[in-house]
Amino acid sequence: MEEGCRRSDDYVVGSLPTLIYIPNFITEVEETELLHHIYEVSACRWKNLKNRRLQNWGGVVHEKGLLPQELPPWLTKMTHRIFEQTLLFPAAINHVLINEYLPDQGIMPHQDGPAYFPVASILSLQAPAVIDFTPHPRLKACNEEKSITGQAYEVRKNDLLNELRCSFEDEQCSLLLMPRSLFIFKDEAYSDYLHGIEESPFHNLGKVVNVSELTKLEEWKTRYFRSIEASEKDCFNRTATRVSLTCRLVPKVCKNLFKF
Ligand SMILES: O=C(O)CCC(=O)C(=O)O
Ligand SMILES: [Fe+2]
Repeated sequence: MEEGCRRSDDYVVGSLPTLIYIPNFITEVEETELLHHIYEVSACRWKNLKNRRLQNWGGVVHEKGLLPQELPPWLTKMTHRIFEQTLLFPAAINHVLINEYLPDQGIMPHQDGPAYFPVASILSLQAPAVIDFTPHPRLKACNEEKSITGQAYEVRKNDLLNELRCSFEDEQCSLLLMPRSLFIFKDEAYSDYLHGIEESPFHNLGKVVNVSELTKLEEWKTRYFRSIEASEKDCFNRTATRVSLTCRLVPKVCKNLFKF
């Protein structure tokens, strides 16, 4: 690996274009520093949602662009590193959402808004979680329509629907996001898929594509929870709070509030 530059191609996982997973993107010391800054801010920085709480940094994102606010140095240290090492953003990252999830919290399947450059980078802290990718219903409906036209409509409809249901399940995939990793998704994964984290203390590992992380999960559980009992196959019992930093670029920045 070149000094100071990670070739993103070397970290592609799975077959869906394009999921990039970089383990140990930051050190344990850096993780502790980040958590310190995140929990040091005043309580009003947190916005409470039904299923998680979050901090918004970098300004207000509107459909038409960003009403900017400078990112603090403890965040630019990380966003510059992502920008410089991945070479996937055309300009410096200018927006960061910090999400905090209790062990039974998550984020509904969604797509990121149109204001963002279509590359999302997510730094994970403190506890693992599984992120799921499912084809966008728009894409699914379009496939069904294409397949269920023609004379054999009634006869073949049920067969085709079953087939499609199977292929839909085939197209789903997940990633195990370990603390200190950087996860990036772009291309079809960004434009044609929904991503979400199940709002449950149990996360399914059955469709995880970055399989080498599964052994690290066992090590992590032993290290932090002295958990020695064999875990359920294909299932991760979440017991700790996860924090993530979603770092993105809003290409259109409004310089003047009144011209917005
Ligand atoms: O916490 C995560 O890993 C996902 C966050 C996310 O999807 C978002 O902020 O849009
Ligand atoms: Fe998202």
